[in-house]
Amino acid sequence: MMDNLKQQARSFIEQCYHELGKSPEAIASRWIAIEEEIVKTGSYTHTSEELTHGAKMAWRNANKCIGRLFWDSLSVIDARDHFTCEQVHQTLVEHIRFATNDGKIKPTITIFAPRKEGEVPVTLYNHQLIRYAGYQTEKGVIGDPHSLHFTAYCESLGWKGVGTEFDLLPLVIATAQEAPQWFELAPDIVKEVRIRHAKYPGMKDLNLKWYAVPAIADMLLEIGGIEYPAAPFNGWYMGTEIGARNLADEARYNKLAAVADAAGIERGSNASLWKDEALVILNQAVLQSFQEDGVSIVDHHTAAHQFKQFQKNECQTGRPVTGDWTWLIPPVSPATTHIFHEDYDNTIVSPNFHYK
Ligand code: HEM
Ligand SMILES: N=C(Nc1cccc(CNC[C@@H]2CCCN2)c1)c1cccs1
Repeated sequence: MMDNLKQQARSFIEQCYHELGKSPEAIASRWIAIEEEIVKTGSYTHTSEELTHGAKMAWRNANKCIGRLFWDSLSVIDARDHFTCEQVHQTLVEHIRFATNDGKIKPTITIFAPRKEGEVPVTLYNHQLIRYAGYQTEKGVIGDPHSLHFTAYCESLGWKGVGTEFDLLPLVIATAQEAPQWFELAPDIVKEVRIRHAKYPGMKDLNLKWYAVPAIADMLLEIGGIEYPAAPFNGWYMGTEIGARNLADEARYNKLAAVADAAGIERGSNASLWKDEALVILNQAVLQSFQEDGVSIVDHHTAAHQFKQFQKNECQTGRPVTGDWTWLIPPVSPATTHIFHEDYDNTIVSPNFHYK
């Protein structure tokens, strides 16, 4: 166990310090200090610099992520000394405000204290910091079906939703000392975009909207053998995530028929490709609406070009690119991107993000 941690720590420090242009002496003296700390305490503590660069490396190694070109511009918030639910709540609110940046979204990660001797200092129960509730009613599901279980859990804690299609879920936080507590998100800190289409005025009557900032709260960040179970991170959306999945999937908001009707597209036979036409219209609407409201978003063609540039940069730097083809191809027109026509090595390298 100990030796495994030593090996992970050693390879992380070697690569991290090399990338940061540190001298062999600096690497050697840092390694001695780490080895000593591991022998004494069974673990070791990252410096702020190691934590920051380690988080950037984890993003760079995220095989399912098409957005990795900007890995080195990640903003890292060190929250390793925040241990109460109230402190964590305040830090998450500040993360959302900082990352939203009035629409010019800043990719940001907040890192809470690592797991120590099996104890978890901070636990976040949300899948994403911002997400809509889902309610089972006799007339079917209201809101996001993906949120049915978590919404019921929030209600078991005493939270009460209004019951609309787009109720903001509360933050649910627990610490080593405190049982799970829920905190309502003030509506004024959550930027949202109403979905409309310049060519199809009927679209706005569907009253569709989505939140600006996607922030994953339920993945574990691993750096040099140290595990950070609470490390919420955000970027900006690729339009297809909202237009081709969240609002389109039958098991999500299931809006393609409504979009087709609003756009005056006959829903006769499959062969009319009405569903495909509605899908493109909804994705255009998402991109137009975000852009008009000054909220960062990327279309899947531009995102693929950026990923191509990422591959070139990594090749220049002499680093192999790993990737998961099944996630990297976009759900709309995948074969129009270079990604579809390439193979990717899905090896998991460290640092990285993991499911819990
Ligand atoms: C800056 C804009 C970004 C864009 C446009 C982007 C785009 C995406 C997309 C489209 C996915 C697939 C999601 C899905 O299909 O559900 C994804 C996955 C992922 N991204 Fe990025 N990303 C961005 C930034 C980031 C950042 C800042 C991080 C972490 C620091 C990150 C880490 C990941 C990880 C770990 C996954 C896989 C998630 C999973 O396994 O469920 N991404 N990204
Ligand atoms: N644009 C984003 N999208 C994204 C990234 C990672 C994970 C997810 C959520 N993926 C899970 C959903 C639900 C099933 C399939 N997709 C979304 C970002 C979220 C956080 C940083 S970037």
